[in-house]
Amino acid sequence: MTAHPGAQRQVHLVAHFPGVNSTTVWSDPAAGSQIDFASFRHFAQTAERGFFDYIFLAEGLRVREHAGRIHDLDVAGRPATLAIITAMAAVTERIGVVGTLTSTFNEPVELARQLASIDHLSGGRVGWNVVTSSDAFHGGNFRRGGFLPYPERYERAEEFVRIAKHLWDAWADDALVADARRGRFADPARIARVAHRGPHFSVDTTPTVPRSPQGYPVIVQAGDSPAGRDFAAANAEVIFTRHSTFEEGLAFSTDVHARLAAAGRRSDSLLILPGATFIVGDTDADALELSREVAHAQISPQTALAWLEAIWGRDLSDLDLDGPLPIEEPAETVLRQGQTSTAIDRRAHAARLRERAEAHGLSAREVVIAETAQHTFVGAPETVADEINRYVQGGASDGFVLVPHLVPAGLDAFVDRVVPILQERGVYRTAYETPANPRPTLRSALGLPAPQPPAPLEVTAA
Ligand SMILES: Cc1cc2nc3c(=O)[nH]c(=O)nc-3n(C[C@H](O)[C@H](O)[C@H](O)COP(=O)(O)O)c2cc1C
Repeated sequence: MTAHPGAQRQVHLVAHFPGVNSTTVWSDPAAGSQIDFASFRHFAQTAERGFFDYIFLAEGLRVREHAGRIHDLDVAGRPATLAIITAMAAVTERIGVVGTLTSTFNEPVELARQLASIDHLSGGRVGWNVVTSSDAFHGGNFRRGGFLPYPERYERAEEFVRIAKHLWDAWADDALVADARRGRFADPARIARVAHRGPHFSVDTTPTVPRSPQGYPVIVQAGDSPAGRDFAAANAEVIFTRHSTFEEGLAFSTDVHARLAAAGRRSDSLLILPGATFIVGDTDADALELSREVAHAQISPQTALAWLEAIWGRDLSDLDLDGPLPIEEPAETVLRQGQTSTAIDRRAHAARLRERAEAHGLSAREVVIAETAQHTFVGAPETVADEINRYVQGGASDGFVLVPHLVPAGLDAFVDRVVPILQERGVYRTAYETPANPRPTLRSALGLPAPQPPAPLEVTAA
C-alpha cells in the first residue's frame, strides 16, 4: 500500500463478527440477537461506515461439545457463513465480505462455484479464509468420519486452492459476447474445461460461473504451524493470526516474509492481520475499569472451569476457582470438541499457567482471565488509535482483525471515536474510492497486486 518513500504505512482494519467463543458477551443487557439479520446488517453497515476493509466470519461445522454435552456457556446456533456473507454484501456497497470455509470437508467445484457467485453478486468484494480445521470431530458430519490425518490437511488445502483458481480462471474476461446479430451469447473458445486427477481430488468440468470482477476471491489463511505458514506463503493474500503482541507480531511477520520470498512472491502481496480485542473509554482510566468488567463477564466462574477442564482433560468441578490451579497433571482425554485449536502440549501448557499464576499471585479464575480475556487495545480513543498505528508503522502488523465483545453494536464506539483519529493521523482511508481506483474490488481496496497464475493441474490417466 505504501506509495512512496517517507509515506506512512496505511492501517488495515477488519471487522470480525463476534464468534461462538467466550469473547462474545451474549448475556449483557446491551447485547442483541446473535441470529436475527438485523444484527448482521447493523454490524456490516457500521463497519462500512468506518471504512473497514472487510467483514469477517469464522465457521465451525458442528455445535461444540464439552464433556460429551453441548457446550452451553457460549453462543451456539450461528447461521451458515456463506448465507451470512451473501446477505451482508446485499446491504453494503463497498466493504468486502470474507467467510471462513474449511478445505478439509468441502469440495472444490462446489465451493468455488458458490464463492464465484457471491463475488459476482457483490461486484468483486469476496474473500475466502481457507482453514484446514484442527480435529476429527467435524468429520462426524460426513461419510468420511474422522477424516483426514493432520499432516495431509495442508496437502489437501493446496490442491483445493489450486483447482479453485483454475475454475475461477476458466472463463476468459471476454467470454460473454452477447452478440445478438450472430445469435451467440458466449464464446466457447474462451471457456476452458478444467480436468485434474490428483491425490485428493478428481475433477473434470466446465465451470458454470464466469470470471468475477476481481478475477477470483481474495485468499485469506488462518493456521500457525510451519506447514500452515508455508501454505500461506505460497497461497494467501492475507493471514489472520493470533500473534497480537508487538514482539510476537514482529517475529511472525519476519518469519512469514522469509517464507514468502522463498516462495518467489513479492513482499507487498501479503498482509498480516492479527486478531485483536479492544475497549474504548472516555479516558484511559475509564477504559481500564470497563476492560476489567468485560473480562469478568467473558470469563464467568463456569467458563473458567470449562476452560481449565479442557486443558486438564478431567472433571474439575471440586476446584476452588479463587484458589490455585489443580495440582495434578493434565490427562490425555479430549473433553472439548469443535473448538479451533492448534496442537498443544498439555503438560507444558499447564506448567506455563502455573508459572504465570505464581509470578503474579493469580487464582485459577484470574489465570484464565489473564490468558484469554486481556484486551489488546484499552484506552481513550487517542490511546487506542496511536497504539494500533504504532504496530503498523513498526512493522508488527498491517492492521488488525477487530473482535468486539457485543453483537450488534460492538463496533460503534470504535467507528465513531477511533477511526476519525486514524484518519487525522493520515494513516487510514476517508473513502473506498480513489481517483485511480473509482470502483474498487476487495483485492484492489486492500492494495494487493493481481495474483500470479496458479501452478498447473495434474492430468493423469485414470
Ligand atoms: C487465528 C485462527 C483462526 C482459525 N479459525 C478457524 C475457523 O474459523 N474454523 C476452522 O475450522 N478452523 C479454524 N482455524 C484452524 C486452522 O485452520 C487449523 O486447522 C489449525 O490451526 C491447525 O493448523 P495449524 O497447526 O497449522 O495451526 C483457525 C486457526 C487460527 C490460528
